[in-house]
Amino acid sequence: MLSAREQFFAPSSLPASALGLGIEVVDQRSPPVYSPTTVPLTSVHGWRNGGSVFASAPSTNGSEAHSDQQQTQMQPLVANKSNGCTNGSKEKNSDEPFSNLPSREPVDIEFKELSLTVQMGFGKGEKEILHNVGGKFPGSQLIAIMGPSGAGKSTLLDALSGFKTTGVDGSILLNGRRRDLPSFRRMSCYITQDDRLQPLLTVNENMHIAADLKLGSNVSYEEKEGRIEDILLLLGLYEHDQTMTMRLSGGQKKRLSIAMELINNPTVMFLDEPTTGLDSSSCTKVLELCKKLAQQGRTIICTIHQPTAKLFQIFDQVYVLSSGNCVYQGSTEKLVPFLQTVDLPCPVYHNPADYIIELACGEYGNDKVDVLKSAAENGSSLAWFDDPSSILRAETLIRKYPIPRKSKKRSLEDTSYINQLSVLLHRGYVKAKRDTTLTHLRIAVNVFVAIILGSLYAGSGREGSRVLDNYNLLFAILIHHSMTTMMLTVLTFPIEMSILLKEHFNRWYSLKAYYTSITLIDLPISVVGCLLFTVIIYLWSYQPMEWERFWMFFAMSLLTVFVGQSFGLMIGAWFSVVNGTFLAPVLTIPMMMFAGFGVTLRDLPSYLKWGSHISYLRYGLEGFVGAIYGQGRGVLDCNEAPYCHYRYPKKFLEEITMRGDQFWNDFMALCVITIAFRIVAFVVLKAKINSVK
Ligand SMILES: Nc1ncnc2c1ncn2[C@@H]1O[C@H](COP(=O)(O)OP(=O)(O)OP(=O)(O)O)[C@@H](O)[C@H]1O
Repeated sequence: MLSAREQFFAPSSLPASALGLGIEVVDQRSPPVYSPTTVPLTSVHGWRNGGSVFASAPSTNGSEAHSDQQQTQMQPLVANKSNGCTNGSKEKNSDEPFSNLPSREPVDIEFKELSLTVQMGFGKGEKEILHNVGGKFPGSQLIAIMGPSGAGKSTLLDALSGFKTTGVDGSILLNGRRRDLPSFRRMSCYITQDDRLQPLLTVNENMHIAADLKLGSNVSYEEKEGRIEDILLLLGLYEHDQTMTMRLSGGQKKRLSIAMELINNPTVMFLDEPTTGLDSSSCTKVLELCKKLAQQGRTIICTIHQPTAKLFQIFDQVYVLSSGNCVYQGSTEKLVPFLQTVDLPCPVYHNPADYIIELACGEYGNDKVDVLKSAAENGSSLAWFDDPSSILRAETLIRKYPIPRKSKKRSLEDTSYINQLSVLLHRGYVKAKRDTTLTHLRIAVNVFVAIILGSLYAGSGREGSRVLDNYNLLFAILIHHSMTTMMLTVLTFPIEMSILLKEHFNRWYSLKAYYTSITLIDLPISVVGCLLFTVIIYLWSYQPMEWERFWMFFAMSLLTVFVGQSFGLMIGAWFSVVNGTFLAPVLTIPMMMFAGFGVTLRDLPSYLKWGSHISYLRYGLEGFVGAIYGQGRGVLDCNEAPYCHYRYPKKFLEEITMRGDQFWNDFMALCVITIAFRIVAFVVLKAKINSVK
């Protein structure tokens, strides 16, 4: 028996067997859903046609009884619909799949003489990856960019989506007009091959974050909830809305990636290898979903390696690349006749998709590739489209579609900086609560190290005969604070970076908002971790029981944490995990050498004195020493040994050539270094984002 949802979405002509996990098989005979009466994106009724809001709580047992219950719940709403709550067109669409996503004006993408050149590195010259290819991707179609590995599929997708702009030559037209990249980016989205999702958030939370970032506070909570519900139902994810993203299957993750981008209803969707890593049934579901979205007026362009005959059929059009040249462009059905015309007939029982890839690989000789390239006119020929006469030329398209209104907004993001920041802070808070490494482990490590050091150096703070021990303890604390946070950031930030690149490109938020959020969200964790550590170690090692010194000690610890973290951010943003893990400790070693610990600042060779001015560990150590032995500290106890060399703290300070009254200078120096590192890390991040282009 079909569930209420399945019944609701199933077109009347569709056999029950064609349904799977909430994604319906397309009825190829049904007319396209796209209607020119575009429903405004901001209209609650426009988005939710009333039909899909029947969804009840996620199914837990999937029993028939439950389905019956759903059906009963659905009835009043369906009745509501006919009571005149929705307009006629919505009623007309109510039993068509995806009708509750507002339709959009289709966008024809055309590119001419497109080439893309990359720099190979210093002194190695450049390499042309795409060689003057042309092509036309009409609106409302699902288009596959196919080709052997290394043919340039992803590169073409990057160039068309605007993900890559450096080294791109040629023209890209949208509905006949030259592409205006900011406007294009406002109407398109890019779904990467690897699912860059927040693993610690549930499906529902991820969707809400996407909705809050893309729709802002002008759209009511109810409307956002409605859109989310509808999209999740349509993509077969409703039953998993409380599942943590990291626990989703590959196909579900892919669908969630699509769902999150559908929130603001893009007209053009680029998907890089959406079927990679999925089993055949999930591949079919994902592509059928794409097909439906295309039928609503969206232009959906996917790269795909080598589709099976079944998957190949789903596409409306294919664009085949071979070493950066186009060897076929046209409908899937016309591929076989095309091969026949160029005297390369597809063998019987051979999947045409496999055969064209074999040809493109040069398996039958490179001369065949040239034959195909010239027959396809390197992508300029429209002869193999389904109905070439219906393909509108640029001039017609210009006349048909008015000049798009130019947005007055300078920023690409849909919502304000304040909204982005508050949503990102909320997301960061939820992640931090669940993150066992960055939060729980970090606090646990602080407590653990404090206990170890405390038991090693118990009582060393008040004893004159153990001043050197205490000095070692201060240095160990300094290294703990700077290294743990630095390495944690170096190891975890590159993962965040890949999510940042995708979300930032899809205009979820600005880099400024992201950066401010990661700076602020970490503050409470750093403060709590540091405070716990300081309380344990300060008391256990019997440092002077004066509030002023305690807070000075805590301030130094916290600043060292901030510097270490900012340094880690700089390295993490610049380098990969492997390089960063190697470089971060290596770069810390000179900082230690110049800290004045092993070699006192007096004994540093004059030509290396500059090092002590840039070493943040020097300011940290001097600050700790100032907090504990400076500020006119009196005579130390001498209970554990008959002779106390450093009974008078002044003597110790003289010997290590540190002055006890430098605390505020050190404090200021660490503040300046933290800010400087943060600014550099921001600039590096910005450069990194730009370098991807
Ligand atoms: N930045 C770059 N520097 C040098 N070569 C590059 C660069 N980017 C891409 N290439 C090369 O361009 C060619 C096309 O790469 P692209 O990633 O577009 O191929 P693809 O068809 O998507 O391959 P696959 O299916 O294996 O992902 C490859 O030979 C690749 O090595």
